[in-house]
Amino acid sequence: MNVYAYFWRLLRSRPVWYTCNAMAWTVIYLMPIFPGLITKAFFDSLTLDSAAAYGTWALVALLIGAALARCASIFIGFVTDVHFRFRVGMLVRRNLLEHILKEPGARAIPCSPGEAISHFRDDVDQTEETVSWSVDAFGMLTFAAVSSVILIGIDAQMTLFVFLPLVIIVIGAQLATSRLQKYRAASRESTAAVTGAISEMFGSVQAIQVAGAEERVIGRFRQLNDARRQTMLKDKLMSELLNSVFSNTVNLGTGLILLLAGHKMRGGSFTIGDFSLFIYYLTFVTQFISNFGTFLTHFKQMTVSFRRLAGILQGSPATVLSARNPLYLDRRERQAAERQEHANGVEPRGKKAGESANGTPFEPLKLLEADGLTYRYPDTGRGIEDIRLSLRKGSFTVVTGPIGSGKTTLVRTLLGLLPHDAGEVRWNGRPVADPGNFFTPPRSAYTAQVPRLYSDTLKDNILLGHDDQGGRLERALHTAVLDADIERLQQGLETVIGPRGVKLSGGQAQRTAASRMLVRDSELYVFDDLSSALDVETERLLWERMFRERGDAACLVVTHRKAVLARADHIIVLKDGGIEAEGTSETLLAESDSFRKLWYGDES
Ligand SMILES: Nc1ncnc2c1ncn2[C@@H]1O[C@H](COP(=O)(O)OP(=O)(O)OP(=O)(O)O)[C@@H](O)[C@H]1O
Repeated sequence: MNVYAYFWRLLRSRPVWYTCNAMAWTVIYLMPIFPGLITKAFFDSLTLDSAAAYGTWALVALLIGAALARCASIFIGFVTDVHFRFRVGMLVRRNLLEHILKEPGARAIPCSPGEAISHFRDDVDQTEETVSWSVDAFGMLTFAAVSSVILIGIDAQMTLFVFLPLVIIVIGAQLATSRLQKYRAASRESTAAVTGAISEMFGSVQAIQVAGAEERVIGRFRQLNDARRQTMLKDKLMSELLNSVFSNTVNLGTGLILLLAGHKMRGGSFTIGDFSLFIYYLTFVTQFISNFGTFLTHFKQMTVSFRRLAGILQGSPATVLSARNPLYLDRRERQAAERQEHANGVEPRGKKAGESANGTPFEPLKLLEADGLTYRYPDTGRGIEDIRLSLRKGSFTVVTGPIGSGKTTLVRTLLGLLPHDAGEVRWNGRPVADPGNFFTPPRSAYTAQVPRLYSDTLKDNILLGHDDQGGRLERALHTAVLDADIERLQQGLETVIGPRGVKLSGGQAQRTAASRMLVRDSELYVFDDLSSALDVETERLLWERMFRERGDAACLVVTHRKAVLARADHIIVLKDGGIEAEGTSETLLAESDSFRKLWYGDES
């Protein structure tokens, strides 16, 4: 899809609002036609023997009436514009966010969070702005068409001088296009780099302090800002240069009209009324010309924004951005949609345990299998290759192996957080088509190696909107051995844990993430290196309680801790992305060198 198709699809995304908006602004732009004609008639009545003679007060009343009508129509125009433009902006943001949330975890965005924020903010704003200006362009063209018919009827040569600047502007804007696009792309890129650096600095304050790298970080930030200043300056300069060319061309046109009008009026072929009409319309034609130039500039800038937004889609078609989706701007719309979904037999997301989010029936786990599972990171070519595993209901399986052997990649690929390049995952013998959507509670719950916590209360971090029914939260806290820690916190579960949970220790953060997982009933629990920040006693308690509480759920655990390895029904030893050995701890101790190293390494 190219930028014209993108633009066209957005205009058609909300056709009623767009039509109302275009009509309102066409009326607004057409309105000055009438005061112009009234003024012309008035001056002609003074100088010629005209039938349409107005008194001064009648003229004033007519002009005030026209101004009030224009004010009222501008008010209506702003209402329709606000409704249309913000719907378009929201639609693009909504579609982009939906796409990101559907992408497998590790591929969600191809840039830093700061850059993504800049895409969501600046690039969508640019789209919104251009779409909104398109109604002005339409209204202004209508005004130009009507006024040129009137003016040509009076004097074709003079009309040419009024509209000549328009031709120059369109040509000028076209010629400046590629340069303007280049400058705009550079300024957007440098802004994104600065935003990205800010978010990285905020995210790693402690690491910067520990490394004593404040000076260097600030130096780098200064460099990025300097680069931004330069690119922004070029961008602004180019835009202003174009604007000044546009308005000075208009001044040139005005001068030409004055010269020509004087000459023609002396010859008697041009009346004072005609002159007043030309001058009156000229103001609006001037506005039209510079606004039209602004619209063209916005359109060129939107081309850059469109490319950047399409980049976030990582190969998915750009039509995703402009797909016509509901926005649910008020509660009634949302409720009506839910009623409709219900009538169609689709349960709202996460409503019932035992039913999947997409309405497919839930089936308790008997056997989970992976066959030939392969994923390689595109940039490093590292990952996992041809993994085969099976997890039975109630089993406890451990994945272990040296650093970088592919343990995390394996669990993430199995759960659909990374898109597998080859292989198949089967749940009770049936292939799982979309693991990313399939492996969610009540089927499976997952704790990542680095827990994602939010600046909210401990309780909300654990529940994440889930109901705390029947002491579920209390049980999860107990199993995760977090209950004693909470008693020591002054505000207990209501303690706000700071951005990314900075107010918690590493072990507390891990156990908070584990509680979040355990508060949801699941058939399969997946832990990635849960106990790396736990002391021996806490870890022992955690696994003991986990074994007691998990019921029939299967567990898949990434670890190299002996206490966990010793309890496993089955151990998979990974090396360089492949399975090097597997079995129980006894068989592996007897047969696998790598396993012995991991086992005794842990002891040493
Ligand atoms: N996002 C990524 N992009 C590119 N390569 C990656 C990425 N993440 C991991 N890798 C590479 O893939 C390989 C497997 O990484 P993975 O994180 O799965 O190992 P691991 O066994 O879990 O390591 P650890 O014990 O340190 O957690 C490593 O060689 C790593 O460098």
